[in-house]
Amino acid sequence: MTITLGIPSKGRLKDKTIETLAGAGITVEPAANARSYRTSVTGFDGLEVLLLSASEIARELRDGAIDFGVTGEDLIRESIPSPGRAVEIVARLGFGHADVVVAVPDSWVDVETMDDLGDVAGAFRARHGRRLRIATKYWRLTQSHFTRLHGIQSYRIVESLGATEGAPAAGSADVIVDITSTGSTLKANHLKVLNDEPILRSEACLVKSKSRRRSDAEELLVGDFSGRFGGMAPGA
Ligand SMILES: Nc1ncnc2c1ncn2[C@@H]1O[C@H](COP(=O)(O)OP(=O)(O)OP(=O)(O)O)[C@@H](O)[C@H]1O
Ligand SMILES: O=P(O)(O)OC[C@H]1O[C@H](OP(=O)(O)OP(=O)(O)O)[C@H](O)[C@@H]1O
Repeated sequence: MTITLGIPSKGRLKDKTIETLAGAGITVEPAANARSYRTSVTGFDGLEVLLLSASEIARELRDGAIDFGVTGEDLIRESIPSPGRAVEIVARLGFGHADVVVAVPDSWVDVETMDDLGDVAGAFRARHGRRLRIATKYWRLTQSHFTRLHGIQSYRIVESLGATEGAPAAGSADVIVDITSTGSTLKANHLKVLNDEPILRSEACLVKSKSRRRSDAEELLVGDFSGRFGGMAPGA
């Protein structure tokens, strides 16, 4: 009988995830070969570790294909329609910090808040003959922030899968929603973050799937595994 944990196979969360597991007494061995997505683990009997990309981990948790995963909260909230129903954040891990923010061109001197941006969005069509365009890969977070939280209805999301910060200068969007940590990419692209709270303050989290069907014995293992991370700050 085993339970499964998905960890990032690459990227900025990988090394710290392995360190965090080591801190909980769980050693992840390097994969047998670079293309393998399974690896062996010592320090927790019955735990199987799968190496996946950060965004795949969020989807696998949603679908109940793995019991636990380590990934960014931004990817959890973006990939899962009702996160509270499908998953539980067991612990916030204290690395991979980044904010999902709304940024506008520096030259928009009258726009400092979402209220200001709402005014711009409302007048945009009359002034420019089209709706305000927002470049992002965070569709769900953007819609929820603009429409549900701030009541802004008039905008269009332009999907961006890379170099989002370049979209306003390239003329493919007016403003952006993206992740930032040091702020240097925004600065280099002459964009400024609005003064309101960010859409999300994200960090790496240990997340449990609630969608996965488990036997009683597996539930016990799941409880033991969560308990190893009990000292860390839990999430919503
Ligand atoms: N400066 C940053 N830029 C982008 N993501 C960051 C940054 N700092 C932390 N993160 C977090 O890292 C996670 C994405 O990691 P990374 O970009 O390494 O993944 P990836 O391997 O490219 O994943 P995928 O292929 O699934 O997109 C996100 O949860 C994000 O919040
Ligand atoms: O605020 P900063 O410290 O400048 O970081 C933010 C930037 O870093 C990431 O891009 P990255 O170039 O790492 O590539 P990625 O989009 O493939 O992750 C992210 O998409 C932002 O563009």
